[in-house]
Amino acid sequence: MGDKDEPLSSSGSKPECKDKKQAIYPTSKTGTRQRKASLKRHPFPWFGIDIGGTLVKLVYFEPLYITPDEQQTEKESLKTIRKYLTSNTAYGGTGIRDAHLELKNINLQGYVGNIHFIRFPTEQMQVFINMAKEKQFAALIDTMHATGGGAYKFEESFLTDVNIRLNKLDEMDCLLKGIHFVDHNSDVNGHSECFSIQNPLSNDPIVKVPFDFRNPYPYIVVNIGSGVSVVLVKSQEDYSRVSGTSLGGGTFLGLCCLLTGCKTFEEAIELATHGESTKVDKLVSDIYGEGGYTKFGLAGDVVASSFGKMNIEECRQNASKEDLAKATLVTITNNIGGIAINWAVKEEVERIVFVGNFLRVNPISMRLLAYAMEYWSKGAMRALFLEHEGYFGAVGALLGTVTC
Ligand SMILES: Nc1ncnc2c1ncn2[C@@H]1O[C@H](COP(=O)(O)OP(=O)(O)OP(=O)(O)O)[C@@H](O)[C@H]1O
Ligand SMILES: CC(C)(CO)[C@@H](O)C(=O)NCCC(=O)O
Repeated sequence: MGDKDEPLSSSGSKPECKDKKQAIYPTSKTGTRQRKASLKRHPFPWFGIDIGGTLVKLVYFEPLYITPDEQQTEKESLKTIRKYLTSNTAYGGTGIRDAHLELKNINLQGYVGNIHFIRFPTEQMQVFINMAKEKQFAALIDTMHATGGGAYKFEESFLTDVNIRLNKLDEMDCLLKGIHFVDHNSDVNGHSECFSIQNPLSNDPIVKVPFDFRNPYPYIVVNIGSGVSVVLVKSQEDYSRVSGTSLGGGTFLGLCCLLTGCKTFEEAIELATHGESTKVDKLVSDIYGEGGYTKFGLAGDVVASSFGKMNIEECRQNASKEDLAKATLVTITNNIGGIAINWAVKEEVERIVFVGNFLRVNPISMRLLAYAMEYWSKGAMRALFLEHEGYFGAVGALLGTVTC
């Protein structure tokens, strides 16, 4: 810390902005980006924060080039924050920067920069507030744009402890704005944000098929966080939260902790990876015999009753932690898939986008959802996924910051 920061543009040259449509400011011969003198920007640092029921998501825009004037007036504390956030991938005991998700050379309000993606558990929120107070964030910004339930819950603490006002933004608004912004801008980084999964039940590593999401309407977005929200999106302005379920990512993790003694999401997923849910669930074939219930299209390998074998002592003895974790994952995922498909059928929508941190490091659920959408719609519907899984709300809040 306290290091001598180099000018933001190391070579003095302008980082290339590949998004020609958004390149607003011309570049002079000296490489200085010229902005309209009249333009007032929100003071750096630019953050967006999504304070969810389980995880806080923080996105940070790191400007790659600022004018010499801006460099001169830039406060030391701002440089320190930038350096701290961009040169580490772990913060304190629990903060993580998902470096693989970083978006480079993004044009935001005429500034070219990198967007960084950071998360930490919501139970650490008070630690974050204490740090913001200690580092005197309020000397840099007086307002922070925040979304998620925690924007309401922690509003008072932010104001009294940190002296920063939280500008509260609706979580569904932010989610949708974030999705479209990231989808549009990820092309700049040379990959497709949106993808479907080929042969979901294959044992080979997941094959992602890029999906062009530029004209996606209407679509359904299923946000699998602690709980689950189902949002029908008819156009950029016209959307509604049509359904939800409390059986979500928080339920999976909570039940896994109870049933297996695991302590983290990563551990729960690792256990599930090595388990067999059929030792825990009662299948249609356990009830009907191998043929299944053909009259209504229920094949023998369909789950008839999740955890339905666990009333039998012998089955309980035979079920390992891994089997219990897998059954929990399958139960929660299939229930969400069922709700999603019912809404897609009801609203005659073909595209169902699954997001939220439940899908982090969780190919099992992605495959199950992809297969379920295909199977139950007889190929008419498609499950879509987005690389930035749980960060869209925070990106939406960042956009609120820069456009206010
Ligand atoms: N490192 C992690 N720690 C805890 N949960 C994780 C982690 N990684 C993934 N998850 C999963 O992601 C879920 C939280 O997802 P997400 O961050 O999208 O929701 P949230 O914003 O906290 O919740 P909500 O939107 O319901 O308020 C957890 O319930 C868990 O299933
Ligand atoms: C309460 C929210 C919206 C908070 O993000 C989320 O956790 C959720 O959608 N829960 C499900 C609530 C329900 O519809 O039963």
